[in-house]
Amino acid sequence: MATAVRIVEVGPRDGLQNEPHVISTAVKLGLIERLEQAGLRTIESTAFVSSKWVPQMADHTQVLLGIARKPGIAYPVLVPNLKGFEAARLAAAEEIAVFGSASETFSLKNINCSIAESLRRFARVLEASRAAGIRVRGYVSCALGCPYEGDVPLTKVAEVASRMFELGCYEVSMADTIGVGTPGKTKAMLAAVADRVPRERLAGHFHDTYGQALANIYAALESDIEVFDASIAGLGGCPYAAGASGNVATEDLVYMLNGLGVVTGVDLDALIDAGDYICEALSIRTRSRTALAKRNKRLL
Ligand SMILES: CC(=O)SCCNC(=O)CCNC(=O)[C@H](O)C(C)(C)COP(=O)(O)OP(=O)(O)OC[C@H]1O[C@@H](n2cnc3c(N)ncnc32)[C@H](O)[C@@H]1OP(=O)(O)O
Ligand SMILES: CC(=O)CC(=O)O
Repeated sequence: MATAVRIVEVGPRDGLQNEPHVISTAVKLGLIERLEQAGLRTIESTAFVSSKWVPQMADHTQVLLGIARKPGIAYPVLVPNLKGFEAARLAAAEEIAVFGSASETFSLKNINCSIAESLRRFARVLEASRAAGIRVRGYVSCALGCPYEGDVPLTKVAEVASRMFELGCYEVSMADTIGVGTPGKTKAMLAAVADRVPRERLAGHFHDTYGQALANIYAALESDIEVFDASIAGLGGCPYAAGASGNVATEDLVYMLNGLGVVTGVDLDALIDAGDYICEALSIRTRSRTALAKRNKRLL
C-alpha cells in the first residue's frame, strides 16, 4: 500500500457545480486560498463549460485569472472541447482536465455527444495542449455504474480509459459518478483498467451516495492506487446524475490516511477551517463526518 498519497481537491469545481446557491468569485478565490493554506497541492478550480449548461461555473475566467498562483501548486480546470481549451488558455491555464464517460447515454446527457465524438474532441484538445505546453488530466465517468444505463461493462471502462491515456492524458481518474460502487467492484474495475493503463497513471474519484467512498478508496489503496480526488466538506455532484451525492469529503479522506500513517501533506485543522468557510457561504451543514465530529462533539 502507498506510504504517500496525492489528493486532488475538486471542491471549487465539482463541489460547487451542482449547488443551487451560486457563490461569488471572491468567495471561490477565498476557498482556493484556504485549500492551499491547508497544504493541498492540486486544486481543480473551475470548468470552462457552457454557462447555459452549468451557470455555477460561468465566472471561470475570473476565477482562474484571479488566483494568486503559488509555485508548486497546480490549478487544473475542466475543458470539454476546443472552445473551452481556447478560453482556458487565454486565462493562462497551465493544466486542464478532459472528461469522458464509459456510458454512451451519460456522455450524451453530460457533454452532448457520443463517446467516439468526445474522444475526437479530446484528441484535438490534447494536440493543442501539447503545442501550448499545458498538462492534461483525464476523467472516465460512470466507471462503476451509470444513472441511465446501470452497470457499465468493464471492457468499455478499460477501453475509454486506455484511449484517454493513449491520447496523452498524464493521469486518468476513474470516477464513480453516482457513488454506487462497492470495494469488490472497485478492485475488479481497477484490475480491468490496469491491464491497459499503468496503475501509477490512475487515480480514483468516488462519490459517496451509498456511503462507500472511503471503503472504495481503501480497496483502491490495496490495488496500489496513490492519487485520489476529494471535495472539501463532501460537496459535489453532477447536474446530469440526479440523486448522486457529493464526493468523499477531503477531511474524511485525510483523517483516514492519517490513521493509516499515509502521508498527504495536508493539515486537517486548516482543512476543517476551509470547510467551515465554504459551508457558511453556502448556508449548509458540512457533509464531512470528521468535520462534524471535531466541531460539534469536540472530540480529540
Ligand atoms: C461528471 C461531471 O461532474 S462532469 C462536469 C459537469 N458537466 C459539465 O460541466 C458539462 C456541461 N456541458 C456543456 O457545457 C456542454 O454540453 C458542452 C459545452 C460540452 C457542449 O455543448 P453543446 O451545446 O453541444 O455545444 P455546441 O458546440 O453545440 O455549442 C452550443 C453552444 O455552446 C457554446 N459552447 C460550446 N462549448 C463551450 C464551452 N466549452 N464553453 C462555453 N460555451 C461553449 C457554443 O458557443 C454555443 O453557444 P450558443 O448557443 O450561444 O451559440
Ligand atoms: C469530471 C467528474 O467530476 C467525474 C465524475 O464524477 O464522473
